[in-house]
Amino acid sequence: MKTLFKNIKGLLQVRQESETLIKGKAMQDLPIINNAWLLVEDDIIADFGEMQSIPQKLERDLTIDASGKMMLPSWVDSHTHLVYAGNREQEFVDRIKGITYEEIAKKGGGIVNSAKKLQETSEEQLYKESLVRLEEVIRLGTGAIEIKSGYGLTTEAELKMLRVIKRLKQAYPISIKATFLGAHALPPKFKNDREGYISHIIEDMLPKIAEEKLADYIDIFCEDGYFTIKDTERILDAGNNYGLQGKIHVNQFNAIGGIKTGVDYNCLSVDHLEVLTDEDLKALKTGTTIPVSLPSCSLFLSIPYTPARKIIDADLPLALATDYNPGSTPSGNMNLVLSLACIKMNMTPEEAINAATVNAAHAMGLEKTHGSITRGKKANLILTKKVPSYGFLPYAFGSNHIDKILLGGKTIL
Ligand SMILES: N=CN[C@@H](CCC(=O)O)C(=O)O
Ligand SMILES: [Zn+2]
Repeated sequence: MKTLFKNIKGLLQVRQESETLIKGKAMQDLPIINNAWLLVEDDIIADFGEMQSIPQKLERDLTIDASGKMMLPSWVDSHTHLVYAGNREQEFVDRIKGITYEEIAKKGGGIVNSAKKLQETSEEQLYKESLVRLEEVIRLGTGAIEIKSGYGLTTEAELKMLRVIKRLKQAYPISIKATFLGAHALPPKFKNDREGYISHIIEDMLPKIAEEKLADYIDIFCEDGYFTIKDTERILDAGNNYGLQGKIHVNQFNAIGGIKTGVDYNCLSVDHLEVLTDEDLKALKTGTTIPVSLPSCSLFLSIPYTPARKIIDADLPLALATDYNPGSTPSGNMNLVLSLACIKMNMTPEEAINAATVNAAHAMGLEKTHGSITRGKKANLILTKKVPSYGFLPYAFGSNHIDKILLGGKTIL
């Protein structure tokens, strides 16, 4: 099946080859072809160019006129917890009334609250609740997504979450990577035995997860009151033994050295970074670990935003993701993330789009197939409604600018 899109007002993020990470000043550059055509063949971007040089005889089954519309690669969301049970609306109201996220967690709410709900939910029910959210983010333009476990906190419940992620992978055309986050919080049973819980993760959970090949990456919440640097090292070492690279939660509330650990262990990404010291920045400069910012978490929890300018101005790359989860970010909307990055983190539209496409694809190991308009890459595409410019996408926040979604070359919307 060949589909031709013609008269595209702007074809964004056009790269000749799979790009390396985009860093520093280069993030200002968003390659675009104005008045373009693009040919999708089966599930692949086959060819594209300027309308004035469109081949005379271009074989196709379908032609779509995209006059006035922009086309760009689908968003890549490299950090989510989309599989969860129920919600935490009550904690939302508690926070409105003045109780902090940390206080709620200390009282047995937070992650442990979600874990209790999930343990009591059947795999079938969990699958049904999760697919609603997955379908929603697909409609919002996400074409690749990482999903973590971490609301199970028992072997059985962690396996249940990862099996649900596997079922979603099989059932939907969106590209999915799974991350094992057993070390998300201490379950009540191990309240006074953090090391015992880490051993449980390493000795009981990990071998089973590896045997069923349920995870692509490993994660830990490295934070005061959750897991220490030493725990992080143990988890990352154990993950490495099973070939699982780290993508870790660090510096959400405190800088305890997790970024340096992540870089030293060659993690693929270090995520959150709402708090960032000069030492953290220096550590990032010594390796290839990708910093990932989650601005809708900052919005929802009223905590600082990742200092994006500091990171980009230090000639580093930055990726953006949603962190979709029931406690700190009940939203999987990458369009909102884009707007927040511009409005709250002083990123330009070009930087934000690079961070949500090419760099985000790197942050989930999909840079060869996703994140840019490149011949041979997967035809996961967004066609916008008629808009005056690409800057209008983050500028006119809260509106839905999407006309069509393509996943694997097929029109989904
Ligand atoms: N910080 C750790 N984990 C999630 C939130 C977990 C929750 O509150 O349920 C996050 O990335 O924000
Ligand atoms: Zn998270």
